[in-house]
Amino acid sequence: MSPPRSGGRRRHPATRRRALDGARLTAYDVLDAVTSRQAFANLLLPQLLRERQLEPRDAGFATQLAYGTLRAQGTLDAILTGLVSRPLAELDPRVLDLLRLGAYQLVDLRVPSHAAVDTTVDLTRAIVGTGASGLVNAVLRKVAAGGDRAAWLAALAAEGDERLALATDHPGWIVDAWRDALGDEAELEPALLADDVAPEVHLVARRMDRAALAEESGGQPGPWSPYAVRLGGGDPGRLASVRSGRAAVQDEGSQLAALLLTRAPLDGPESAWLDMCAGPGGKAGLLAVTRPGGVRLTAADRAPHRAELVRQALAGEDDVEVVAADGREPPWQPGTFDRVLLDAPCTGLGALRRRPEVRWRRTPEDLAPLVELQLELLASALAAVRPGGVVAFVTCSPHTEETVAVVDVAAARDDVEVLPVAPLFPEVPDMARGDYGQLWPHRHGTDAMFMALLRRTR
Ligand SMILES: C[S@@+](CC[C@H](N)C(=O)[O-])C[C@H]1O[C@@H](n2cnc3c(N)ncnc32)[C@H](O)[C@@H]1O
Repeated sequence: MSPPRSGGRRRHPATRRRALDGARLTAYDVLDAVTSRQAFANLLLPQLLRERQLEPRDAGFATQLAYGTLRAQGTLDAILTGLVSRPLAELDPRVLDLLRLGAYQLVDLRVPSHAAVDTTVDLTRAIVGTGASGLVNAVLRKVAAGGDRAAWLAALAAEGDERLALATDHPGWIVDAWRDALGDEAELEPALLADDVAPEVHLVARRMDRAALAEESGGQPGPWSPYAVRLGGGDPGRLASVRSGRAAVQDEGSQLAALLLTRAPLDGPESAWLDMCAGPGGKAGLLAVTRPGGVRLTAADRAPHRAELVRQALAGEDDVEVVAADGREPPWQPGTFDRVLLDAPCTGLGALRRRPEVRWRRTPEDLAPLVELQLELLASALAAVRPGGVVAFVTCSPHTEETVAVVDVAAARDDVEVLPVAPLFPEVPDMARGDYGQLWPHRHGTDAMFMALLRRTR
């Protein structure tokens, strides 16, 4: 019997993986974790990059590959469907992810076809086996022959909303939701395209001067929040002020949502604020440093581990209390608070730029249970506030059902009055959505945050 050959086919899988392109392997591992165990790319990828200590250039490429492939999944699958003889759902999920990874490089990044095809075939051989590599090779060669995204979109001959969905990497139901929320057809495509790119990193200067944070980070002051700094690039985790907690990463829209609560006009003195769904503590962190002296901040979250993150975000702040509690069955007495922030659990459709797989994971069926929860939490927030006090209702989604429709229900009560949001932000253009507020990536460079302000009249 001849001894095992030392060639690639007989090597142990771990040995084979070591010989592979680090950026592409890391991107594949993210895709596989998203597919096989519902991982979140924005949590997993930074962890893998740290563990594997990729060079900055490779780390950047791995990020582009993983996020880009996840965002483009709808278009890539539409292309692959015509090239594979079986339904894609019947393929080995690892093979499908490898095909998507290769196709993304060919169609969107225009990586030379020999590099994109050969590296993906190598990955396939190492991860799945030689049998699958033939299929991957054959299919990717056809993808390469079809040209770039524009050529493929023309070949797919999609029209109307189907074309818009493919061209902007959104499922059709999200295209519908954005059209409805924007109310302006001319803005729809630019809005969806702005939602299809990686966002800038925004910092919040919590316990330090914003100018000092801009200098330390090399960033620019944000245009809307007086606490915001926008970073051109680089890892915010390297900044001493972020590591010490004097500054943090927070989208500028999220900062405005917290500031909304602080800016609402209030009758009478105040001593107690509540952040009812506070985890992981982004907005609570800003509320803690912007509240007037003598105001106690209570921050709650139903999930104990999220409440723990709030505790960490508020470490070192005086006169704060963090509780793990369900806002619908609260430990506090009715009418306890002067101001309540309800940053409600939602579909997260306004933050798709930073969670690339969420657009394909969410479905319209997710809305009904969330809306029910939002209505209950809003009723509870209004019960928690004293007469004359205010409730800010916020979601990181523009979907009408979980924004305007929810607040409209509460606004119809005879003890509730709507306070217009936009006049409280005279520096922010085009944010009025009726009396409510709506931020957009294409208009404001922020997540698509929705905000409303309600006052208990009695
Ligand atoms: C949109 S996130 C809040 C983000 C947070 N305000 C921030 O700025 O970091 C919604 C939070 O609501 C919490 N949550 C969900 N249902 C809840 C409930 N019934 N009562 C209290 N918190 C709840 C979730 O655990 C989640 O942390």
